[in-house]
Amino acid sequence: MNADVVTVLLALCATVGIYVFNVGRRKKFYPPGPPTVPLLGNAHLVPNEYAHLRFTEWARAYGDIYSLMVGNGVIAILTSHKAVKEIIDVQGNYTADRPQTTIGDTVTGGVHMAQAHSDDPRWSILRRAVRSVLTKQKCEEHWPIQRAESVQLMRDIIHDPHSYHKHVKRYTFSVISSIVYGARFPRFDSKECTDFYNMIDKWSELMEPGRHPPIDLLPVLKLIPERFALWRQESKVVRQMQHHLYFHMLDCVRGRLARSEGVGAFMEDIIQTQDQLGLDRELMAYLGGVLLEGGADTTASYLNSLHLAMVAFPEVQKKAHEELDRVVGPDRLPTLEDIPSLPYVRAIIREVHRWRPAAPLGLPHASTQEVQYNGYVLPKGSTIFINIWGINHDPELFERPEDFWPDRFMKNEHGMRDGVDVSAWRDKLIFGGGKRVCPGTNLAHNSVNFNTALLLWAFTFEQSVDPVTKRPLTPDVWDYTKGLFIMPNKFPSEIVPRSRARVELITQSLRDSSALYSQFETQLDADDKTYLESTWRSLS
Ligand code: HEM
Repeated sequence: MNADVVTVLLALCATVGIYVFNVGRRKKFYPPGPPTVPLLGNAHLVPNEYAHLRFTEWARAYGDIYSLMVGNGVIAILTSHKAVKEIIDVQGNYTADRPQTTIGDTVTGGVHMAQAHSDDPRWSILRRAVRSVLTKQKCEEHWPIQRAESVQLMRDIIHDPHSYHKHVKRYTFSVISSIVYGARFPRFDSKECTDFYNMIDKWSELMEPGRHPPIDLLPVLKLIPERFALWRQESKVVRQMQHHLYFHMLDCVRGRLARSEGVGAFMEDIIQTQDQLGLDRELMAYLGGVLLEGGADTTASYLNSLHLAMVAFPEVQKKAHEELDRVVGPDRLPTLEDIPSLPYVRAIIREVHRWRPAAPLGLPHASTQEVQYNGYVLPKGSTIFINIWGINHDPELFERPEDFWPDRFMKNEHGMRDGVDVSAWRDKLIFGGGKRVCPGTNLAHNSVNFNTALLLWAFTFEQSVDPVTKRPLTPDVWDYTKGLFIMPNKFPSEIVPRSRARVELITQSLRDSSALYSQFETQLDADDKTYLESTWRSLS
């Protein structure tokens, strides 16, 4: 029986189940919406009439939550900013849990912070540690690393524009790895970088909703022997990949400390205070791993969506170029301090986040107590998704919601239709909410702000031309990867430096950063060293 048929059957059972449940308990539960196939996954980006917006329509019929009952659990999809504020923020003490994930736990052994239960003391310890390295003040200390890596990103794009996707992934991985482990990686093909992205691809595939039978909702499915249970086999592979990489990264830091070659990286502090913090080797390894996972693909998703938007909507780029030429000019690189004087660039940033949020349904929360909203009740143990996509594309909030149209943010602060009640609105919706809100927002903002200004200052993004028909190749703005975190699939484009002088300025900035780079290059392998030698030779 295929997954879609299973889903329909489950949803039908759910409809009956919740009815009996409600009548039995004499409580006013959210009535279930119509079943959706596939349940949550795989349908993020089918235009308009599909998943997230359907959730929005159905939810509106019942007052802004779309809910359904599957097996013995309720899944609620919050589809208004008011519901998010009330349920995730105001009642955050009861909605900060994560749903049980047998597959996740099989991979990580329960030590992954983003999946940990809210009453697990290890979650609080890990979250405190993660927050300590990502405060606003700490991010100011990380800024030189971010800036230097952005300069390499520009240089990589000049050198090989058709590998933009890879350059961006290298950049995000290298930034977070430098901060956490004190180790940077100059090539996408650097072993740790490719190991990481190979693992992430497999990990995302494994966790994709709908890919495997719903074992958490129907625990009887766990009895299926391993040779027939693909999820068990795949979990083992991902576990090995994670262990290999995360323990290796940790051990390299230990080695450096033993040789008294510390560079002030986060993991050095953690290793030195391990006993005080109560962290064993595995928890430390996963603490680093969760930061790599949180920091790498999300920011890469933003930078790839920006690329797509600039190629698909050239009139937007033209306005940004005009603004950057007026405020920054051709004789210097933009800085973070320029951002307040660049309202149109800021509007582009907000529009990319609105148009293509990196995590369209956030990460699932779970309730540890009955939660009330709008006169209805969500039972204890409900799984709760924030429908970031649906809210960001709600036609009642946003005019022309499917269009990439930064000017909406020039018209008013939130980019919304006139007259919309914004009292419960939070601009940080794309970062989730409540006690689980993304701890990486400061680092992400610096990256996103600086790179947007720098990319648009340095380059023109253009459509490629079909070599046979000579027609421009318009990218498909719906062609995205599937899963909880999304990314545009590779598409043809040309990225052209805006002037020779700008290339010179980037090259000079790269040379100026050489001392900073070398601080973080003590663990490179022979291939990376050879690559760096030839790069510096070509620049001298
Ligand atoms: C544009 C960039 C980013 C976006 C859109 C983003 C989005 C999110 C979202 C939606 C969540 C789930 C929040 C919730 O459960 O309500 C999350 C959690 C998380 N993010 Fe981010 N994130 C970004 C960057 C980062 C960075 C740079 C880091 C760290 C270096 C990071 C680390 C984490 C961690 C550790 C969690 C799990 C928190 C927990 O479960 O307690 N994120 N992020």
